[in-house]
Amino acid sequence: MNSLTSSEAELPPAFQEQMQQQLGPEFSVFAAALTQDTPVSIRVNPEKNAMATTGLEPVPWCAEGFYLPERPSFTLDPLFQAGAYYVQEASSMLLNEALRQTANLNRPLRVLDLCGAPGGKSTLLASALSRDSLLVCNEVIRSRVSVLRENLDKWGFPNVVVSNHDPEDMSNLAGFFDVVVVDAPCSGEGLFRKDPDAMQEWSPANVQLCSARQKRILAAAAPLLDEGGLLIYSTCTYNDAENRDNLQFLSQNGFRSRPLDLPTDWNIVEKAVDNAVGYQCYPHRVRGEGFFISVFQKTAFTASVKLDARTFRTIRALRPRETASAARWLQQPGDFSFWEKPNGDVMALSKALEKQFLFLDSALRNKGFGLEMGQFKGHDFIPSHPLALSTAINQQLPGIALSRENALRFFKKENLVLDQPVNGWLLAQYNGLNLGWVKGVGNRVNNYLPKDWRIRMDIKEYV
Ligand SMILES: C[S@@+](CC[C@H](N)C(=O)[O-])C[C@H]1O[C@@H](n2cnc3c(N)ncnc32)[C@H](O)[C@@H]1O
Repeated sequence: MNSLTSSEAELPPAFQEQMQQQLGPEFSVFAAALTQDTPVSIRVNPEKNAMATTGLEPVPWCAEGFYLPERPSFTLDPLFQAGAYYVQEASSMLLNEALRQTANLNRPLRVLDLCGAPGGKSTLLASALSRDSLLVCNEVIRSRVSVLRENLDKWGFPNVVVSNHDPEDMSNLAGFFDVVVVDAPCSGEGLFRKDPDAMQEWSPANVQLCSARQKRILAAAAPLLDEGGLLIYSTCTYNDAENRDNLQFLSQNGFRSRPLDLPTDWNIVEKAVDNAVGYQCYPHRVRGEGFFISVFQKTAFTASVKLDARTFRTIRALRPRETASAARWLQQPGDFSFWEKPNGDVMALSKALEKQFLFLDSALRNKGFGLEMGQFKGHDFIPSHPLALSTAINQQLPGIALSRENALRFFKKENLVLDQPVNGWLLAQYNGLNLGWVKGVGNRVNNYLPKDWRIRMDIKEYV
């Protein structure tokens, strides 16, 4: 056995032993990599196209992924606040390549991200799918749903449903999905460098708990897929009790493994068990953290789902005058139908997906769907923050270009004072990107950023 360096000595002994067995002579290089800084990477939003990437090193397996030379303050970047990019660990962007190689991304797909918060995989999926696809993003822990919702609002893809269910409570959706992504809660061994808390929580007993929990989630996910549908299982761990055991579990329960063809110079390790194969990123082999991914195709018979719901449970269609008034806020209003919730929120639903939304409305209890547009108040329409960030917004609406200082003041929820008087609803913009709404009243503009979106940190220097 190798002698331990001081960095290795901090790793839990049982973990060291397990990794020595798994990696053999590579173990010391692996342990040394854990003492290095974590690479910083982002994935740009192709629909917002506002982030300059010239000169940045690309992430090999994701066309939209880039490494940054150092970690900036993302909170103080108006482009980050407006959804121009998502800060995502590079290895986990391998989902992009897995999808590209196994799914037909040119046709409309129904996709479920079952363990969704905070939204890294969900936003990746939103970019990879065709515009007429439907993305259901679920998170079981209620307190984590708002961050998922916020990240999806920033990303701006309109055909999203956010739900809050235990996977075992979703059996009404049996056979509905073409793709289910299970980015499972795991022992987090791959995050020891990035998140030292993950190391404190690690124990062999916790690994067993995680493995069993993952099996339960996979067992609940399996029936939700249509026959031939894809189940993508990923973790940020190296543990065989989780990764390998669950590959075996899926291949013995109505799924066939879909191998990927990954260039050898990506240095990603193929791991096979029985007839199934998964792919492991190690931090000493790739510029990224520990991540494991595997794609399966459902072979078991599945009865086809009937989309026979005819009416929404609580929302009502807008009247023609209201529809005309709501429609002017969207670039292609003809693609949407317009609805009002009992609380007065107006929403737009893609007409192409109306049957699916009807079905989801009847099948899921805790969900929010469609593009939230705002509310009628007397003769005015108060547009919503998600509308400002949506890729479906009317691009001819008036806007006001803000300096970086004013953009940050906007995100501090200050009212802005301008040289020129302005009136009415305006999109606050930075580098051509919408940040949110302001309303001009003479030389002052009232700031309509929702309170919850406000930057809380003190800003010492605005410029
Ligand atoms: C690895 S994280 C997901 C990360 C996310 N996919 C992303 O890319 O940003 C796993 C998620 O599973 C959720 N989770 C925990 N227990 C769960 C369970 N029993 N069933 C489903 N999800 C669970 C956690 O709350 C967490 O949000």
